Amino acid sequence: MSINLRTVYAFAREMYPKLSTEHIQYGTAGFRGKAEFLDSVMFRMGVLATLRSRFRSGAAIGVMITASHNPEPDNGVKLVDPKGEMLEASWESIATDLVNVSDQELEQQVAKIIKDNNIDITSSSIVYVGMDNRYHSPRLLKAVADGVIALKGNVREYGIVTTPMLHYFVVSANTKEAYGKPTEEGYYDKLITAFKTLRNDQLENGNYKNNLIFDGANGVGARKMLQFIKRMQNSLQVTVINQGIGQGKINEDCGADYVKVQQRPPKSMPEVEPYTRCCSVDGDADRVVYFFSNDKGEFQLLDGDRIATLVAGYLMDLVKKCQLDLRLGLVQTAYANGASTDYIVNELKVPVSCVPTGVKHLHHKALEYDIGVYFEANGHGTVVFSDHAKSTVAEAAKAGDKPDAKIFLKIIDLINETVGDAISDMLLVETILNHKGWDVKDWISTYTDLPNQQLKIKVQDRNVIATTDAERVCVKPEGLQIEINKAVSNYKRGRAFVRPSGTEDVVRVYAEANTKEDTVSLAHEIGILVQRLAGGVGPELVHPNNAHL
Ligand SMILES: CC(=O)N[C@H]1[C@@H](OP(=O)(O)O)O[C@H](CO)[C@@H](O)[C@@H]1O
Ligand SMILES: [Mg+2]
Repeated sequence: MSINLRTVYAFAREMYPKLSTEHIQYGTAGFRGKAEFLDSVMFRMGVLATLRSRFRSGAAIGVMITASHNPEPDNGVKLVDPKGEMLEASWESIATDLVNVSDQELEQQVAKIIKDNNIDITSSSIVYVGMDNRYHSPRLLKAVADGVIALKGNVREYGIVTTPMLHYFVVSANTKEAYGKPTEEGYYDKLITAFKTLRNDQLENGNYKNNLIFDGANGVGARKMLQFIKRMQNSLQVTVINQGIGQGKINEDCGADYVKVQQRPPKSMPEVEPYTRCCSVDGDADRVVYFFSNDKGEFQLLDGDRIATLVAGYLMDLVKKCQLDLRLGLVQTAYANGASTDYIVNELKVPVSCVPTGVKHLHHKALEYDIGVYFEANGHGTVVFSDHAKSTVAEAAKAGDKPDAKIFLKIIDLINETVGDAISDMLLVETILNHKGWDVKDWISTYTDLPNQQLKIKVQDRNVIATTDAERVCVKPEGLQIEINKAVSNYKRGRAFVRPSGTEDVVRVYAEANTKEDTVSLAHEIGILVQRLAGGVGPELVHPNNAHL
């Protein structure tokens, strides 16, 4: 096979010219932006994924086209490495350089990547591509595929799938199907078989009722949930709202991000009994949060921290019941509610660590344990099991004298270890609640969340903010952290931090304190500090209590 790098330039010039000179960066979860400017980025990511596949001796590399929880006009792209992990950090800068060079420099830049990484450009490669259901995704998918074709690589298009499905396909293919079949049916089969076995025909138990409202965020998660429902029969009664049919826009007033950040139910909620279990997933279905209304009609959130504690507590019990010698740990970010961390340390007595935002950081840390549970507060997370943990559980199940080991084995099967998977996580939560005989009241009574609030502050250049200590301390601009400390010290159980978003052009403010009023005031104070000391643009923040003035 002979490959002429001129072809890459020719494709780029003719079909995917670079329309913007604005510098863009491979962020928390790949490249994100307005869809109309992304064709050239997508084409180049097709090129890069092919190079990466050749670099990794022909292993399948995934390319997912989605802007996750962002609004409908946005799109984005993230690359999936052979083991299902996010693209290796050292290649993120290669990706950033590749999308920022001009069309004229492209050929030379590709040649540089090949040379620097000693890639055999004639070796075999395969790129798996999936997309969410944004209307511009098919156009962008073609651009990725053309990037692969320009280097004479192989491409397999999966069409509309969730992000975790694509991760699953990549891992299944690269493990010669030990993980499952790399097809949509293979994915349903793996999860549904495990779920039904764990249900064991006991659909209701104690306070647990077998019905759930599922907010699909008008995204791909809704479509796939409908497929699950068809195949699961009655093992779980699910009503899907915000299905993405008709007027509803992806993530608009619905979905996991809206429900978590706004702390209110999504639109299109039907009238339901108090304490009915509801969950929301985001636009590409890699995160999930639960919620319900109590008998006073108040909204109650069960976020990623809740899911993490539920799952870690349950797995810890299984480890103990099966008398296994396995190390279990939990990984969180600074956004984790302080009350959840206290509960993990004091009640569950599970080791907990805090890492920077972004699943790649959590996943990486979780791999240090035999059983690593990781969740972002927004509901993005999963559990990873070491090979040692898997073989230990499998042996115990085979021995036959510990019935819980059989359950444990199926639980491992139900979990999509490759990345946070909203549907797999939801099925896991349902299984645990069912086994415990719990309803949402039982679940939420484990600990009381501290009131918390997030703000987004527009600044001229969000990169003037630099942080350390898993983003909990701000080291730039100078003086900001001192002011934050001063503000926080005035609030009982106060905690706050600021960091630049890796997916939006904003600085995020997080605050928590003992009461709702204090939390709102603290968040407001910190927001003002960011505006004043980090180059805020637009009018000064108004305290919500004065909003009517
Ligand atoms: C506070 C928050 O929810 N941040 C989200 C958001 O990242 P930012 O870097 O904060 O924009 O998007 C990421 C990708 O989906 C997700 O991993 C992360 O948790
Ligand atoms: Mg997402």
